[in-house]
Amino acid sequence: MKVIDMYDAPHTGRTVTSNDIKISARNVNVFYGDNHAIKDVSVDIEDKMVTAFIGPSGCGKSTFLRCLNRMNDTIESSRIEGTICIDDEDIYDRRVDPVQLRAKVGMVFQKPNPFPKSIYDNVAYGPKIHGMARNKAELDEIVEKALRRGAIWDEVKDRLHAPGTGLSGGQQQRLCIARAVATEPEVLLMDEPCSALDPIATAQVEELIDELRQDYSVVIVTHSMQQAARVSQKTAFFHLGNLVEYGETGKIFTNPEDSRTEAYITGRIG
Ligand SMILES: Nc1ncnc2c1ncn2[C@@H]1O[C@H](COP(=O)(O)OP(=O)(O)OP(=O)(O)O)[C@@H](O)[C@H]1O
Repeated sequence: MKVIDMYDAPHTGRTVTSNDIKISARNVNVFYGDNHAIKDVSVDIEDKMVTAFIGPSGCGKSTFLRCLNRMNDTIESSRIEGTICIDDEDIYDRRVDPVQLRAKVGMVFQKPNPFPKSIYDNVAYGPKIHGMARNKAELDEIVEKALRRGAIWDEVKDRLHAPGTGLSGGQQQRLCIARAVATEPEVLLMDEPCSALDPIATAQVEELIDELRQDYSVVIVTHSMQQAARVSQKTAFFHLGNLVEYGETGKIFTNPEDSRTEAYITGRIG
C-alpha cells in the first residue's frame, strides 16, 4: 500500500492512501429497453476504501451499483455492455455463478429488509446455503461474529430467536449489514443505507461503514453530500448516465474540475 496524497477529509481528519484495485469497469453501458441509463462508464474502485456514488435523481447511481453484483440481471428489460472485473475476473463471464458472486459482493438496500425469520436465522441463512459451517457450533460462531461486525451483537445476544422484523429500523439495518457480511464478502454495496433511518441510527451505521472498510471495499450510493463527505475517501459524480468526475472526496467537494460537479455540490442542479 503506497501513500499517494495525504489530505484531511472534510469532518473526519482521516488520511487517504492508495490501495489495490478491487473493481475495474470498462466502457460499461446499461440499457432498460431503449433507455440508455449508463453511458460508457469506466472506473477503478479501490480495495479497503469507501467509494461514494453521488448525483441527481435518475442519473444512474443505483443502476451502476447493481451491475457490480449482477443484481441488474434480475430486471428483465435491462441489458449491459462492457466489462466489469473484480480481482481481474470478468463477473459477466458465462462461467460465473451470480449466486456465488453475490456472496462475494454483498448488498445492503435502502429499506432494511430482514427476512421474516429470527435474528439468528437471518444471519445464518447465507452461511447455510454456502455450506460454510460443518455443525451447529460453527454456525453459532459465524452468526456471533457477523452480528459483532454489524455492531448489533450486544443489543440482540439475549433474543437471537426473536423475529428480526421486531427490531427498530436502525437495528434492522445493522442486522442486514450483519447478514451481508456473514458470507464473508469482499465487497459491500450499499444503496442509500441510511435513508430510512433517524440521525442517531444514521450515525451508528456511518461509524460501522468506517470500520467495515478495514476489511472490505465499500461502495455507497447516497443522496446526502454530507454523508458522502463523512464516510467516503473516493467519490464518483454521475449525471445523466455519465460518470462526470471521480476522485478523492475532499477534492470533489472543495475543488471539483467539472462545472457540472460544482453545480451539483453547490445545489444548483439536482
Ligand atoms: N427497474 C428499472 N426498469 C426500467 N428503468 C429503470 C429501472 N431502474 C432504473 N431505471 C431507469 O434508469 C435510469 C437511472 O435510474 P437509477 O435508479 O439508476 O438512478 P439513480 O441515480 O439511482 O436515481 P435515484 O437517486 O432517484 O435512486 C432512470 O432513467 C430510471 O428511470
